[in-house]
Amino acid sequence: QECPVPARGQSLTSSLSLLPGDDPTITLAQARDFARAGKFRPLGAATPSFGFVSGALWVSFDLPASDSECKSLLVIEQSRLDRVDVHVFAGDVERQTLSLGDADVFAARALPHRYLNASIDRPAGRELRVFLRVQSTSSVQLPIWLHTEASLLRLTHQEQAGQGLYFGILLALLLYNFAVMVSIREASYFYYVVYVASFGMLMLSFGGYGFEFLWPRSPGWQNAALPLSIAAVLGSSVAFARSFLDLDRTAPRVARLARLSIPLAGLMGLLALWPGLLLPMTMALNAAMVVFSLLVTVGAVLSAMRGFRPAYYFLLAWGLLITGGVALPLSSFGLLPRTLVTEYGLQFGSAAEMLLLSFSLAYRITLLRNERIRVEREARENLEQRVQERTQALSETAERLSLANQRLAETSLRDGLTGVFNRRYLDQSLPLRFADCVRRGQPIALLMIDIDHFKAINDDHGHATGDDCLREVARRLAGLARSGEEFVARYGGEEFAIVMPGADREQAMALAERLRREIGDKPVVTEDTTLRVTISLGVTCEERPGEESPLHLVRRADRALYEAKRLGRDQVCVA
Ligand SMILES: Nc1nc2c(ncn2[C@@H]2O[C@H](COP(=O)(O)OP(=O)(O)OP(=O)(O)O)[C@@H](O)[C@H]2O)c(=O)[nH]1
Repeated sequence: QECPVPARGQSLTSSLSLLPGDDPTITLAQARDFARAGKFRPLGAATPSFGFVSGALWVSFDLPASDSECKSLLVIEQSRLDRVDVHVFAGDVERQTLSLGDADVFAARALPHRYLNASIDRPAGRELRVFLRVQSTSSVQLPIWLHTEASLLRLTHQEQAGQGLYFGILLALLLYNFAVMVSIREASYFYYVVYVASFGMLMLSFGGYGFEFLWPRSPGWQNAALPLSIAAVLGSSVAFARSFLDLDRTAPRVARLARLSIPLAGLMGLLALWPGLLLPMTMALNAAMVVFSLLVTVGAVLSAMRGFRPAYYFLLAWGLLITGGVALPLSSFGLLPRTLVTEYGLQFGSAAEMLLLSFSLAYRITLLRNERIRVEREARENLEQRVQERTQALSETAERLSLANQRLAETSLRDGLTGVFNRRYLDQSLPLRFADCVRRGQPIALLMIDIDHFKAINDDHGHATGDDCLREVARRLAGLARSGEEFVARYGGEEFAIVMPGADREQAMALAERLRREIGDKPVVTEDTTLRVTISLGVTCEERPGEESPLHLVRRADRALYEAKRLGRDQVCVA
């Protein structure tokens, strides 16, 4: 028969007393002596929380006498204590010795429940004294209650449904994102999937559901699962943050730390499996959780400050998780009201976080894809523009080049001193013009011009003045001989030639005479002096070209020029 309790059970918290210190060598007999000597101290009303305990705690409480013989279910509303030895005394007689804790297989519990529990026989009319010796590698809390089977199940059946929902959400997110991961093979998805899986494992192991439903026969795994899953959560969350937030680009220093912390987390997880290192490594992993959270937060803030949009969502999700994570501690310190949301803050926070991260992953992929499309388009446009620019530049260069060539060709055909055509041009052009005239049946005339007594000018006034004189004469010749296809060339020294395609003898004579006067009538003004210069001209014309060669033409004109010189210069002779 079960001893009656209130509908939601009866808390023993206020009647607990504790032997100060955690000396693991204290025996039951010694503990009882300490109790008789009044060394146990009452714990007060709040749920006793001891953090990590390296030795063993001794706790004691009294059970009042019951009216009739009955059984009470002693429940520690905790699932993660390694070993709790329970000694029940009636006076000096030890009536019952029990052992609870997840160092034993799950089936050893009186009631198959994730909370540690054992059944205590209570004789009628006798007060009982209970001593508990508590040892654990995880942090110790002792919310001790008396329950009946019904009250315990009533207390937790709603919670079970809530937890079922929670793990259902995690499983759905896990499977969905696993499928996406397989199809798009993006690193972020992989880390996310590992993160969700290890977070789920952490919650299963921490809440005792894993031990209750998944590995009831493996107390060893129940012990190892917690540090291992914490290590996996740490490693995968940092790896996820690094990949999702593109930390290598947005916050390179944080990325460097992140790269270091992943193997570090793994190492701590593995070391926890080493006999005797479970407790220190679990403590180290708990501390690492704070440090890693800070690291990820700093990375996310830096990434957001760099304008990386997915970082905002990440920060929001991360904030939800952290808020959820601190809600329970804050509410146990009375800083937040104790409600369903604060009680299960970590569950609410982490489910919201993972849901939001799952959306963010999709959003991020879209964002990155759009970015890639934009970059590709810009690159294409850029390329097209560059090709256009290059083509334009190329055609400009080609134009410049051909202009330069033209100028070069022209320069090579011009006389450097006077600027009129040179002898080479004359030698090339005269046969062509001659042939043109032959073809058209037109006459062609040639004038040979020589400055009179030029040597004397050089001798009297110097070569510079001679050059000035040559330039001036050439300028005047070119000024008059410019109709049609006429051109002036310097034949050599102080001698010039004028080719007149299409001109007959009269026209040639007329031009020759005009030129003679143009030079002889106007003095040539140089920098140093003013000179009177005259020229002699030999004119020849082929009325029906074809019968003679252009060379002949030159010779005849030369002869005429010679004749003009002979007859006294400053005159025109025709041949
Ligand atoms: N300053 C200068 N003198 C030149 C140039 N080319 C040739 N001469 C000079 O021109 C002179 C030609 O003299 P000559 O051939 O004796 O003929 P000239 O003195 O003009 O006498 P005639 O032709 O018989 O009237 C020479 O003294 C050459 O040195 C030139 O480019 N510049």
